[in-house]
Amino acid sequence: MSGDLFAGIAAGSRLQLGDQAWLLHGFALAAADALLPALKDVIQAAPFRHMCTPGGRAMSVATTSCGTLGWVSDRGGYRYARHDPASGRDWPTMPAPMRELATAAAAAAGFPDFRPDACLINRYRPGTRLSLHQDRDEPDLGQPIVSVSLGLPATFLFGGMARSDRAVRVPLDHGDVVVWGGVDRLRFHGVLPVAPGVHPQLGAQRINLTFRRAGPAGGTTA
Ligand SMILES: O=C(O)CCC(=O)C(=O)O
Ligand SMILES: [Fe+2]
Repeated sequence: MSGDLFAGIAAGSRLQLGDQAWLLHGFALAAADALLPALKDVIQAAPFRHMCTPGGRAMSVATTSCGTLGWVSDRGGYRYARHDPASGRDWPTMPAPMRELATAAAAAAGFPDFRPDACLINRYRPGTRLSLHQDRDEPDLGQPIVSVSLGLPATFLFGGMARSDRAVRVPLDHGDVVVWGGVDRLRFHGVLPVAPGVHPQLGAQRINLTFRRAGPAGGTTA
């Protein structure tokens, strides 16, 4: 694949990004009325913060989590933790509208058994980017990643199994969902700097939700 993918695809359409990777255009729009208030409650209970990379630098993406496990980064590395290090308390429960959206999107992309126990919430202000990386901190790589875009648009980079592989540019709008799993689970991916703008519902930011199965394979917690 080469160049920019066609941006004008209709809501409800889907674009195959790999053998087991899909862009589900507008898939989250129908759930947005339930999703946004639920997300607001989560962010109130566990506010965004700029975590420190293992190298000691503050991340430009602000993060928080909900679910049984939350993603954390500090001098000790990247991992999932049961407690929010900022408060010492459990992460907020994953609200049903969020969990249901994630399982429905996974099923639509060919992963009917997805049971997310963690949702990493990223906030991108204009200018913020996320460099190419693999999501590989999850023990059960048989479960997909479900990524929901809200707010300002962005360009998602979807690469190959090696960092140096060519990445396709995928334009993402409010309500778009990307799902990757199976043979595509370890594809490198990232986000180009978010362009300045103001989204009618979310203001000058892009919020991305990535739903993951972060506990051990075959576990039952949700
Ligand atoms: O913001 C996105 O679209 C991707 C986020 C991501 O890759 C991550 O949080 O690991
Ligand atoms: Fe990622």
